[in-house]
Amino acid sequence: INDGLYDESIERYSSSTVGLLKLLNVEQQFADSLIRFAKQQGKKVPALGAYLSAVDYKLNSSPREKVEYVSNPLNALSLLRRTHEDLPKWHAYFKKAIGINFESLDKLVEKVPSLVDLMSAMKGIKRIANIYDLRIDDLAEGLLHGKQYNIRMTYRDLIAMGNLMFQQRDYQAAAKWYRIAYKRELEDRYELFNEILGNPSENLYRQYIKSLFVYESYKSNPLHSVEEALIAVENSMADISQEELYKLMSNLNSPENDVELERGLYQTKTPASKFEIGCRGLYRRKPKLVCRYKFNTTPFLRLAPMKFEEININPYIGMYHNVLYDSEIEVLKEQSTNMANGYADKRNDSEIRDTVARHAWWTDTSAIRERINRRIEDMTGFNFSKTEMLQVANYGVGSYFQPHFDYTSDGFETPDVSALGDRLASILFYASDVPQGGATVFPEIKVTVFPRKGSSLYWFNLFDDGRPDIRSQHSVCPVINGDRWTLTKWIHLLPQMFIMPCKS
Ligand SMILES: O=C(O)CCC(=O)C(=O)O
Ligand SMILES: [Fe+2]
Repeated sequence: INDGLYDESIERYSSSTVGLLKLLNVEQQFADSLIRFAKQQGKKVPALGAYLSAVDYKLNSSPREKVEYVSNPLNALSLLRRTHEDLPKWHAYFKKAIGINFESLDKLVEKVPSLVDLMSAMKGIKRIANIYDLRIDDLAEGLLHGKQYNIRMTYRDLIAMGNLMFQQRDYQAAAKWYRIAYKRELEDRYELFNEILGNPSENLYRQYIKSLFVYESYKSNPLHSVEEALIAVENSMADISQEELYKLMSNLNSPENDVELERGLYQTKTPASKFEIGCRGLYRRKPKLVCRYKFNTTPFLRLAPMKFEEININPYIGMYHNVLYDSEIEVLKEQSTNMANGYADKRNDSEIRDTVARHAWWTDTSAIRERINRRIEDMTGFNFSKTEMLQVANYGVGSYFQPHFDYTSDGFETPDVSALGDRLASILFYASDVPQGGATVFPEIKVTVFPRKGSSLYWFNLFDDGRPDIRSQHSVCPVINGDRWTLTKWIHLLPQMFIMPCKS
């Protein structure tokens, strides 16, 4: 498919924290340029203070603080929306107000995220809400899966979420976002912002009422299609006056009506899937699993035994602890700057494919990479040829990986697989802790593993005789809050021929 939407060369900031940090940098450079200009000229740049307060501009924030900032999906969404929607408007405003050509600002505006990128982030938020069963009014207040963050979604962010849900024909979700936005507006009014950025309230009332009516009419008469309901509502609202609209709104917002509305909007629940239950960490614990030191796979382990934890017995899944060091992780990140966007495998042409994460093959030979390869041999006792590579991945806003198999009958082929046979086993190193979400889940066998920096998960995709084992199906839960890094090595079948003879 090559229609631009999937173009690898188009920046998708939302698909990784690496990308989000680039975007934060664009915004900060924009602010820095304005501040520098004001200093040079020794004059006041009008509305500069307002701009800085709108962008969470933090002078001299450390690299760690920046990662923490973009690791939170609400911040990331806000950053994407601000730079996509607002930054070009601020740019136009400052250009006019300052009255000169300002080349460095022009360059930065070219780097703002695409609509597709912003939509990916919004879908990521929706995914987080659905998979973890979060309430939208909690999200809006920065309460994520039981953890309260010092973040509040802004009026414009809330409206943008409502608009996307409306566009996606999820009128229930749209009404929830609009309802919160409407309440938020009652608290704050930014006259200056409205002047520069446009006033989104005008549309909000109409959209909120439409979403509510479509949802209600569809709920009370499920035989109607949503399209029919929308057409009916649009017709009945076509020539409603501004005054009537305000009256409707204040009516809806009366305390007793609002309570009723809230109940109606939040009452329906779809049962959780196996995958969702796993992501929420609700599978039952497996009995009789042990931890031990492993010192017999290779002679080296006799000198330096490794901490090993059983995760599942049949099929066998194990986890090694403290097998990737912080210094190695630093090198790994440094050498993975050219990461490509990965897409969820929905091949419906008309739909925008979700980005899942960014990944790169770690091809540069370096002492560290070889050391990790040797460690994998020590851990597993398997044989590697030189051509096999390591894959690095970094996740973004609500990034996830749908349930899939690592063996090739799942519909892909890599050069390694043609040369070396199918992927017998997978070894996954967690190169970061993930404070919330981002578990690896095996839905068929009800196993959830939460990432732990420096640990490595190890499982088989095939039976001893090379047949695929469907119990190896696995997925990555959406990251709620965090900067998820992994390193994966696939162990191919053919080189193991003499190490793992078939049981007859
Ligand atoms: O990162 C994970 O938890 C699993 C990644 C994965 O399944 C894959 O890359 O094939
Ligand atoms: Fe996988």
